[in-house]
Amino acid sequence: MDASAALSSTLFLDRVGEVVVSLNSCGLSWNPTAIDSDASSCCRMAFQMEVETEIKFSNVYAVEFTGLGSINERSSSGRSFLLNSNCELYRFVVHGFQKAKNGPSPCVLSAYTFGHRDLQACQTWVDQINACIQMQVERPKNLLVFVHPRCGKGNGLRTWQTVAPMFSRAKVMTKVTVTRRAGHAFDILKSSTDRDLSSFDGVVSVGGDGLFNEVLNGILSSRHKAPYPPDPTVLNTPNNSDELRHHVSEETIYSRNILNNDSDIFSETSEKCDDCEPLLPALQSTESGISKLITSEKEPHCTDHNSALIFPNDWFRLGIIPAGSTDAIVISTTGIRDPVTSALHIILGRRISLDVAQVVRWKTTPTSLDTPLVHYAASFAGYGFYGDVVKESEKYRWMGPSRYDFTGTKVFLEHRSYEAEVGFLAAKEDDTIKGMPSGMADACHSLLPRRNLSKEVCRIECSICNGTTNSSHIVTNGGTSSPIVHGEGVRWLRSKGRFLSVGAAVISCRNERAPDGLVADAHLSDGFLHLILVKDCPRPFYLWHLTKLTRKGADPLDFSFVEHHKTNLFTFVANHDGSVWNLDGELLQACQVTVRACRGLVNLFAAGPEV
Ligand SMILES: Nc1ncnc2c1ncn2[C@@H]1O[C@H](COP(=O)(O)OP(=O)(O)OP(=O)(O)O)[C@@H](O)[C@H]1O
Repeated sequence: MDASAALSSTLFLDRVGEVVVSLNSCGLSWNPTAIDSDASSCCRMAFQMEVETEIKFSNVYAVEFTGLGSINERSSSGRSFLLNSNCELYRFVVHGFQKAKNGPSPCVLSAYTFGHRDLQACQTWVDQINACIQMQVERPKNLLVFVHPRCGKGNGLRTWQTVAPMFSRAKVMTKVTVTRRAGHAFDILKSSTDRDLSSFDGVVSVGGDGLFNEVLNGILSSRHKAPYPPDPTVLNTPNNSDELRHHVSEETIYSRNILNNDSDIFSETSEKCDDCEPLLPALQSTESGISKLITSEKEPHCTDHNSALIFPNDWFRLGIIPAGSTDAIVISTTGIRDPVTSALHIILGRRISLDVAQVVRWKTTPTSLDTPLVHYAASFAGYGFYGDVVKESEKYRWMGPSRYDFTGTKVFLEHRSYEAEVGFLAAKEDDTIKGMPSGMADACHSLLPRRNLSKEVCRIECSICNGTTNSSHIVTNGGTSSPIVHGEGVRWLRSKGRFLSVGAAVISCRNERAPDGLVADAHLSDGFLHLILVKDCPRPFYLWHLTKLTRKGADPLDFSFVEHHKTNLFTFVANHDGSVWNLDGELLQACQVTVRACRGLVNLFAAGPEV
């Protein structure tokens, strides 16, 4: 039978009574037979106001046959629901959800139990509804699930037990691993063969941002086939064309394409001004690489479950069911921190693409001889204050999530700043570029708020992330997607000095403490990082900046001691190992890194932020 063919018959609806149920391509609707035949339109309206009378298939996540049992009827006289339980019928349950139309709100589960005397009739309804919901092909069938039992307040397992029945009802198979230690999920994913992983439609983490970061790294570490971006010495050293030639990779070619759009390539923002022009001729010598790059753009992503699993990948998605201390990734990608809502996004097969920051560590300490190490971050990469808070908080894990308040205060009072040099590609017209190094000689008045920018916030079906507004990208070989600014021109800028923190937000990083996040107008998939440089400043001003983070509508970046740059590539060099990097809450000791945005590198089971 055609799945979308209309079907109509008389059934019993639990707590209502006999109803005429109709099915069409959009969903199910029903009306009581009593009201249909003899009630006034007034009576019908009253009924419709009291009782739901339809559900769309997009709001149905499962249908289940539940066998013989009783169905309760509604009192024929009163408006209240009297449960006159009585007859035994064959029953099926349509599981759906309801959601407030506006604003971020959790999904509330609903269930409609229908009954019929005839088993076959009941089975036909179940098959028909199932066929309709299966037509939504993006729904996953098989998922790998990692549960962090000790995340947040130790609720990881309970959170999974709350939502697990939803997956069974929806006939989504789950292979569940309860992690036994940090790194457990990473090890499993990294050592899994592509063939093993390809038998799943995605990986779900039940935990906080830290577990998700582990999953992300476990999946990407051997499957994101991209050459390293250039190291800081290459990008920051002028007149160094030989070195540049040596280091040129497909990824730097994309930089060349950016640079070719503008003759005014590099400008200097620090106290010292160098002429960096030799980068251009060096990169021009790589024509063969470019053609390879452009060819690979047309190659399809992996959709065959038996072939190599490479990223970006249209079909394989990651999911998060929030149970952690902060859950910034879930809040920034769905607008709400609710395990049931996130489980529904996964079951219904929602999809958004997500930028990922690739962090290459060149040096752990100034004197170490390292081989480059690659890490990935989905939400944030930060040094200084952000690294120190996480490092310190490890000692107070027993305090639970409140350890961040305690260590945040402690680190704030210590007021440590770090000498460093940051270099970055910046869009020429980027009006967020501000606060160029003014040094500590700044008069106090220049520390005051000074910008008034209109912000285009990322939402569901965001035109910027979908590429219909303002931004575009090219795909490099190996299926690597990289951001690029077309036609706008880009400069290589540098900022050198003492920083309280250096941070790069991939997404807004909204959380319950910071309702607008660190960067309210960051987008999930525009190919940019928001580089936030907080220069050394008097403690009260830093406190003012931190306080603004906690207030909705306040702009925490609106200070002259805060530089905010939209970029897709930056480098960081410190000649000390005073602080550490914080990548999605995970620690990385590094004094030399290159960080770049990989546009849409992974897909997430989510619909985008409701704000
Ligand atoms: N079973 C486990 N025991 C201890 N640590 C684990 C376990 N499973 C995962 N981890 C690690 O715990 C860290 C924190 O995980 P997660 O972010 O999910 O929870 P959280 O409560 O939000 O913690 P945090 O706020 O510190 O990030 C991560 O580094 C993760 O790798």
